[in-house]
Amino acid sequence: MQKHTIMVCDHIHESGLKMLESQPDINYINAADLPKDELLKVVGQADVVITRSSTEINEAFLNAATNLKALVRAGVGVDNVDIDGCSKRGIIVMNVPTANTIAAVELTMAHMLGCMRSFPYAHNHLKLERVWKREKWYGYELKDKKLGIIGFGNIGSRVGKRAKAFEMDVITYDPYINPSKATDLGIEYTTNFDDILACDIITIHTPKTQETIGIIGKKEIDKMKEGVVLINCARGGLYDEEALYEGLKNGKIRFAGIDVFVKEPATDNPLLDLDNITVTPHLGANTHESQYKIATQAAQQALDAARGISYPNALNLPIRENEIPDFVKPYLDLMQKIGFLAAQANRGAIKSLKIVGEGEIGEFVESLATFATVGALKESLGETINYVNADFVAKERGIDVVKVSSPTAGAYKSIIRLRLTTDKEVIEISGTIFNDDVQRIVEINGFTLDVEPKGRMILFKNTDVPGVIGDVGQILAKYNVNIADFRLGRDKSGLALAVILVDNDVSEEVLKELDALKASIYVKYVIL
Ligand SMILES: NC(=O)c1ccc[n+]([C@@H]2O[C@H](COP(=O)([O-])OP(=O)(O)OC[C@H]3O[C@@H](n4cnc5c(N)ncnc54)[C@H](O)[C@@H]3O)[C@@H](O)[C@H]2O)c1
Ligand SMILES: O=C(O)CC[C@@H](O)C(=O)O
Repeated sequence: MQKHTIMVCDHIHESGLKMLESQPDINYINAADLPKDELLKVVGQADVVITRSSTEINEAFLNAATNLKALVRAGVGVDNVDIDGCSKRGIIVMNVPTANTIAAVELTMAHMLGCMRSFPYAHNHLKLERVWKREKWYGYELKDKKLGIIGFGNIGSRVGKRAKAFEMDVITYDPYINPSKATDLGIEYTTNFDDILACDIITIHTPKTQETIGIIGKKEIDKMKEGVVLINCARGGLYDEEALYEGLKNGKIRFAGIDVFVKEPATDNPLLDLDNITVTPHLGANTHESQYKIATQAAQQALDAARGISYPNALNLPIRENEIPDFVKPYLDLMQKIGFLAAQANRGAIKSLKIVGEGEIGEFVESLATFATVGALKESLGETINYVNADFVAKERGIDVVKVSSPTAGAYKSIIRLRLTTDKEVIEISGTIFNDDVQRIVEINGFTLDVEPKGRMILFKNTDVPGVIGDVGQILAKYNVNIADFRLGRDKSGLALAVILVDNDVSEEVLKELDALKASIYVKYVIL
């Protein structure tokens, strides 16, 4: 009998381990107690691994895991997994997305209540110091307080429901959902982040993405109410830890409840020195019920994958380079960039994607659509969106994906086009490949251009009057923003679209100043 090896790299509930032990066709190795450098010496034996957040699936791990075919992340967040690295090596990555939802929701409520009543401090005062001083421990009630929820997915929406049961006034910010998901629950929906910053208590439940890292920093804390309470049971770094520390230290933030840290284990984190914070060592998923569910589901997914039966909750599709004609690959890559660019330039709940392949690329419009969807949803879903689940997730979100192909492409050999429609606006971007692999955006919203889709880009639509380019240059120079490239598209009606590639980060201040120019119609900033 052919035996498959499943290695468990982190501690999971014993129910999952028992499922693996009892299989005649499975070699089961429990490596959860091995130091991580020792793990690298044995992981080469594994066909499938089960991990949690404490194992970094990075280049070193993947180089050592020479036989690996599939990886099961026993939990939701995959920010510790190099999914592209796995895809390139043909390793299928799966997660177990909803088994710990309730555990994380309830820990969030525990932190919220703990913060409002200084629960651990009152507890320690009595238990450790044997002091009975009731007048020291006046807390606050949740009732009638305004709760701001950033991210209204599986966890955020359930926190909202529970907060309503506590008679709180609840508002959510999640530009990627249909507002009725909140309003149907009697929860206010906003697209103005400042409405969240005005709340009494703020909690975050987004994935860790380029957009959400540091979504709460010093500037946001400055705008908050005196005595605000902040909760983070999602991912370390969504609240900038230095700004959080400062805010807690100077009392602007009355209390914080924190389960997750930028660097874990977080035993040296300065936040632990403060006495207006409740902290837990990443326990969001740690209930018996959830760990039982996660371990058994992860074990079943690992068994199915090892036997090649199925890959439930797969997040990627290994890119089998040899099955894709060479000329198609740069178009797929370009289409993903166009999707990412379009979603950043036109933020909001995506209603539809129209993907067009013209010329010889036309017959690959199905693949183009998958890559466009991945790019467009990467903005809201981070690393959890990939080639396997893109079509499914788009359907689940009610996004209408339309594919059109045509054998001719005008002046080009092939051209690809994306029209992305959100609840707010429509953006259309076209691109092509020159000389086999040179990617170019050739049109944005009807403006003909020639732009390399790369790095930091400012899109500046303006009335085409003398002096605009000079004004833009002056503002960027004032803020030491170096221009790497400046492309201008003009139309017959007297409008122009400038695409400015810049070498360094552009602050909101710069964007506001550009937008304040008389000629400005809009300013958008995207990073590819
Ligand atoms: N502490 C723990 O042990 C623990 C346990 C489970 C999950 N988590 C973490 O909790 C978070 C939420 O998990 P989930 O299962 O609810 O995920 P989910 O995918 O169901 O929901 C995430 C929501 O965030 C929204 N979002 C994305 N970018 C946003 C942005 N910039 N602004 C506002 N909203 C945005 C998405 O549209 C989505 O609705 C993840 O980071 C996950 O890793 C932590
Ligand atoms: O227990 C873990 O591995 C982390 C759980 C949680 O953060 C998740 O993302 O599922």
